[in-house]
Amino acid sequence: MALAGVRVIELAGLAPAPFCGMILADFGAKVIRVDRTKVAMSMDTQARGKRSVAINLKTEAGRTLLRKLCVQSDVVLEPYRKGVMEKLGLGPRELLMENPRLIYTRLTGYGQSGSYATAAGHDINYLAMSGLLSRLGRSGEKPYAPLNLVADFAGGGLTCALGIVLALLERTKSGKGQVIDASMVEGAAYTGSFVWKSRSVGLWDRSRGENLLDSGAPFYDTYETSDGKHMAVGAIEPQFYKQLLQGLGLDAGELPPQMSFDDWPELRRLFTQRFASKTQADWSRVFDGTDACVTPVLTFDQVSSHPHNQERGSFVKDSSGDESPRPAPVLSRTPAEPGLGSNPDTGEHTVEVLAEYGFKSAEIEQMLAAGVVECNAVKAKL
Ligand SMILES: CCCCCCCCCCCC[C@H](C)C(=O)SCCNC(=O)CCNC(=O)[C@H](O)C(C)(C)COP(=O)(O)OP(=O)(O)OC[C@H]1O[C@@H](n2cnc3c(N)ncnc32)[C@H](O)[C@@H]1OP(=O)(O)O
Repeated sequence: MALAGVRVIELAGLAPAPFCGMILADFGAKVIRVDRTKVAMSMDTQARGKRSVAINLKTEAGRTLLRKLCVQSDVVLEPYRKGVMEKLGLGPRELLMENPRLIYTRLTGYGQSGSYATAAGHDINYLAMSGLLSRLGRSGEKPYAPLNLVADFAGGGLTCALGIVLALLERTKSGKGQVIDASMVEGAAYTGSFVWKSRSVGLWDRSRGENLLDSGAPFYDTYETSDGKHMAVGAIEPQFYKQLLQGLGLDAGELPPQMSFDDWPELRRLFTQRFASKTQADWSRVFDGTDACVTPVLTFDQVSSHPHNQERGSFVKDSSGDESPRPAPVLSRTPAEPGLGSNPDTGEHTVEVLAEYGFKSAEIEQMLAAGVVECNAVKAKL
């Protein structure tokens, strides 16, 4: 796999950093999640392919242990509020001094500088601060955050993984590590560069929810079908729009022009009426094999059995039978091989990992006895 041989220490976080760690693990890195001790269970649902070590970083011995792990690692990924790692004596200055090849990755909402740097926040706040949230939502309604996909995951975990891969690539030339300051506000804004930069061509001149791609245009929206399901319509280009009208059984000659903004409400009314006359399966049959850019809005239950997704194997099942998306993109020679075992319990691999990093049994026993580390012995023995 592409990242085989890369060792990553991921300090346990909420959602964006775990996703970043999972991407690295999917593509072959050895990712060790550092959990807290005395935690009943992990909330990390993005733990595929990772191992867990539980360390109490509030002890001197725990901090020394983490430093030793980082000396032998390529990447450390920390998701805490600015200043937390420095307070522990585990900031970039200390860790890069001990391992100058280390890629010290900091994934936060507001970045490591600026007056909000130490403030608490979540995806919706970061999205709001990126400017993008002001553009999301239907006409006449308040801004609407599309789950926590944009800041936490696209602008956060995914962008952060890109930063790590870039730094690893650069290290092959310089031999040096560096610090990555990944701000979810900036990552989200950067993801939204198209919106920013296409203002100059008038794509967003109208109010929220009244433009081409923000549910303003009737040919770029979703429609309810007679069985209460939905179809997605993305017929932007005239030649594709023509096929949409054909599929809906509408005569282009009797309709206003596609780009007549004033007529969009009337066109939407017509499309709504038509889509409501057949089931989702009926409409899929009508539009499959055409270039009308009309697809069913699949639910999680439908998605893996759709022929296209099935043919590509786009979804995988883990050992418990739970389905999830397979890693993307697909690399031809060194594709990702997602771990299909169960997610690690907190501290499940403490002993195994510490032994692998060169700690002697007696040292490990001592740390276990002193509560510096914990091992979830029940699962570890299975
Ligand atoms: C009803 C409740 C149900 C809960 C269900 C939960 C479901 C989760 C669903 C996912 C939701 C995802 C949401 C939408 C998101 O947007 S997640 C993104 C959140 N933001 C970020 O990650 C940005 C960066 N992080 C932060 O800003 C902050 O960490 C935070 C998220 C605001 C949380 O703040 P806070 O809890 O005060 O933690 P921090 O200031 O970071 O300090 C962490 C403290 O923990 C300690 N710590 C860490 N590891 C260890 C360890 N192994 N052993 C011992 N201690 C440890 C640190 O030392 C630090 O301690 P201290 O400095 O506070 O004393």
